[in-house]
Amino acid sequence: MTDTVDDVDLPYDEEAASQQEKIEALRERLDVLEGQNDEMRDELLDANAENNKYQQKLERLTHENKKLKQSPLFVATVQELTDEGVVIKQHGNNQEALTEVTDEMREDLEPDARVAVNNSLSVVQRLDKETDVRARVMQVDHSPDVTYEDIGGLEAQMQEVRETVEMPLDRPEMFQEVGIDPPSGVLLHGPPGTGKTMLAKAVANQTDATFIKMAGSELVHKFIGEGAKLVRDLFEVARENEPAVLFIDEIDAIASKRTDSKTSGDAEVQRTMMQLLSEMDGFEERGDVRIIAATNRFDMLDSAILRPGRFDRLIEVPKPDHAGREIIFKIHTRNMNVDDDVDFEELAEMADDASGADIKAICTEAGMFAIRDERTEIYMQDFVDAWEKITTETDTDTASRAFA
Ligand SMILES: Nc1ncnc2c1ncn2[C@@H]1O[C@H](COP(=O)(O)OP(=O)(O)OP(=O)(O)O)[C@@H](O)[C@H]1O
Repeated sequence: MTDTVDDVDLPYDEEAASQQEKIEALRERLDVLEGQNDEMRDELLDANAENNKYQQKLERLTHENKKLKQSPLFVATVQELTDEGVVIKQHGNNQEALTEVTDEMREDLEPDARVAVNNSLSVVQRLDKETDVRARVMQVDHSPDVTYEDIGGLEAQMQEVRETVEMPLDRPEMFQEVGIDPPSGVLLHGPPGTGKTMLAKAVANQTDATFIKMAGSELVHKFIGEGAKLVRDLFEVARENEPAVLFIDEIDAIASKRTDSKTSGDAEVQRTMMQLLSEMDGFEERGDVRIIAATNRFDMLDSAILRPGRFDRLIEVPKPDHAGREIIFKIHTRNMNVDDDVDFEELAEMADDASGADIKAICTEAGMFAIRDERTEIYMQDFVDAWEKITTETDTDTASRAFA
């Protein structure tokens, strides 16, 4: 009979024991790793689920966004929050409607809140309060501090603005006696920073009128009726503050030539412009309100705005010529401690093609150079350095010309 392996009394094998220990250790390690693997798999599953949720949300939002871009939005006021949904009242037609909103949206709403609703009367977004919008877009200045002496190089333009805006406010009887209507609106056009706003402010100052400014771009809203309502408000505020100079900057934003596109946004811009025209046509009720508009894009304007009785006085406000630049340098250095070596004629020559706003910036920057140098007096070289700094910073035509 042969011995079985079990029966054999084998000598203690150290190598085999250590192998066994290694296997145990590896098994334990494997267990740990498997545990970690399970945990990580769970985490991965969770992350995937989360990712899916976000993906779905993204798709929903993208879809909603697309829908929003397509459908026009109307403004409504929340009347009541009920268990069935939210009762809203549409502006314009005053119709009430019950609409459902998401829980998130509901939390954001309360009675009297202004909301934008789409065609199917779903609440799309909560809007700022009307008064907040007005405060943001309308600048009312009861005593602007710009005077005619602060404006350089625009004598002819100043003269024309005075005749057309100041005279009807100061001496309305002259127009009555002569039997003509004063010009309705004045349109200032020219490059940026040439003094258009200053002219409007100076005329308001001179006539003790309230200066009311609004930018055309602020009137362009994506909500139906918002722009037109703001135009009505604008004229109302002006009438409440008579005499007033109403300054509409960037008028091209609402009075550009009609384009062929038929998007709801364009239609809304058109409505805003129609409202502006109708306010201007209602001349009788406008009383002591003079209207000045400004644009850098005269070529873009719709001819409807330039018809007689509207903005029929067109005043070009160009960049200053050599003499104008010299005067503007003198104006902006009036309160500066400039050295005798500063040659204004030479500065005007140097700052070829600069606007009034550029010149103001050069003067401030020259002052900064002196301060950096711990000086209280400003030298000619400071102006030269300032001009160089400004032209290199603003990578414009001006810059390329200066270094040509
Ligand atoms: N003719 C000027 N005389 C003196 N300062 C000027 C003149 N033009 C511009 N400035 C300076 O530039 C600043 C900006 O000018 P203003 O706002 O009147 O320009 P604008 O023509 O209305 O510009 P925009 O078209 O960009 O609104 C003024 O506050 C003033 O410091």
